[in-house]
Amino acid sequence: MTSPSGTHPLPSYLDPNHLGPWGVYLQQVDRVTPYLGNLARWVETLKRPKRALIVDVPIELDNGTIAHFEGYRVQHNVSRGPGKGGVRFHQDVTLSEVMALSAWMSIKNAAVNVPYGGAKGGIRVDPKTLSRGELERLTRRYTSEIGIIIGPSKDIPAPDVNTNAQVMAWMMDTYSMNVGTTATGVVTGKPVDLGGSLGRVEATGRGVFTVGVEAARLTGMPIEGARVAVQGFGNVGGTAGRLFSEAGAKVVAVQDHTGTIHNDKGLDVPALLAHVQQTGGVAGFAGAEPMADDAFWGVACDILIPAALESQITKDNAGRIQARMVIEGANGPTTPEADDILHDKGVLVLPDVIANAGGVTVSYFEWVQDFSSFFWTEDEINARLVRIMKEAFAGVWNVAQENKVSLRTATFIVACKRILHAREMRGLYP
Ligand SMILES: NC(=O)C1=CN([C@@H]2O[C@H](COP(=O)(O)OP(=O)(O)OC[C@H]3O[C@@H](n4cnc5c(N)ncnc54)[C@H](O)[C@@H]3O)[C@@H](O)[C@H]2O)C=CC1
Ligand SMILES: O=C(O)CCC(=O)C(=O)O
Repeated sequence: MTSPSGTHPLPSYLDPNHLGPWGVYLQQVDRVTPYLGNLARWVETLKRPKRALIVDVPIELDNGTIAHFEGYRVQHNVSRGPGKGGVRFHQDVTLSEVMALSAWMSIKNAAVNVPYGGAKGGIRVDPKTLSRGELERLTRRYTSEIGIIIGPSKDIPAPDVNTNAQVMAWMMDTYSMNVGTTATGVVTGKPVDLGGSLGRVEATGRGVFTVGVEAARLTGMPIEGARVAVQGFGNVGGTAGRLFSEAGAKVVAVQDHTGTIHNDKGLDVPALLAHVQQTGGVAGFAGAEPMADDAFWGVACDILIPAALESQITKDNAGRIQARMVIEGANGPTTPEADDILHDKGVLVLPDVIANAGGVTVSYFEWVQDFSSFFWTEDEINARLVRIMKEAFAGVWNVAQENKVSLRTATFIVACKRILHAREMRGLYP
């Protein structure tokens, strides 16, 4: 594989045939390029990260030994504003994964038109093996290490898998101590008492629910009585499942890292959320039957919500999916091959880059509130979130209809044009 000029071999991680999330992202960009008109001459900008930092994160464990973890912060694109995107603590985090997640943030932020570029971070660690003290030391050391590239107007982290408001509070405090002033705007998703925003915890799930209801309305699917299956029952999946069940849908199957459960009559979602809170996962929930993990993909349902990790819907299970609609709460849950299989089966896929944009939208509200030190009510926040999600989704829906393309390609058309137009207007020379 060579560079576009044909002279320099591309590093393997920039090769579109590279397996994994970054390769998936590059294939998605290739699919949109024919729709970019003159802006296509800038498309290579999207195919490489602006900046990627790898950091060593050493901490002292409670038993006195020193452990080293690898951490990352990648800024994919900053043409439209500072980098923005979450931080993931997971044992499978790699540079290539964080690159893809940062690129999807660029697309998502442009799709809902918040004034940010795209960034993402992570540490390769299983945080469930750490004590609270070890987790705090890890977070603080990581924040100090990436402190050279983050900041309220440079790059603003937020929660992602296995990180939460407490982790954001430690990040804000560490950054603030290092710069000598309290800088609440350096991260979002903070506790409400520390400059966090009402509604941020639920925002991603609420966005998933909002676009799901819009798509159901446009396709004539009643939510009342709809059968819903959810993979991942954390921040995103748990909230989306609860909102669908409150709207009269039946959540019939849930899978997380502890197992898969099923109840044909519909799960008691508040009781399940309480069980997850107490035990750390869905396994062992009294109001359901356990089922084999792989059987989850063939469950009879109308709506499937992947809300865990990347590359879950693949060519191996896409053919078995019975849902009429897939709403991507997770980032990158569907591979391009699976996308094509779902399309051929007539399954409507609401892609991550619009469906899960509710979180970063309320992160944007949090950042604005922190700068102005004036805080909005939860009703105001939810109303603005729903308005932005509905407007962005309607725009993407129209582009899909006009160009006869999938909603994913339509979202990429809208977003890539915004990013590359900004790039073109800014010019290249320092
Ligand atoms: N937190 C946020 O605001 C946003 C999160 N997302 C995406 O949503 C997805 C979930 O994130 P959160 O809910 O925040 O994380 P979380 O840490 O709150 O929950 C993750 C869930 O995934 C499950 N899970 C992990 N490994 C699994 C496996 N191998 N099989 C089945 N389930 C598994 C966990 O058990 C847990 O229920 C991720 O892809 C994340 O990038 C997207 C936009 C915003
Ligand atoms: O709230 C944010 O800034 C980013 C959330 C995130 O990581 C995501 O949307 O994937």
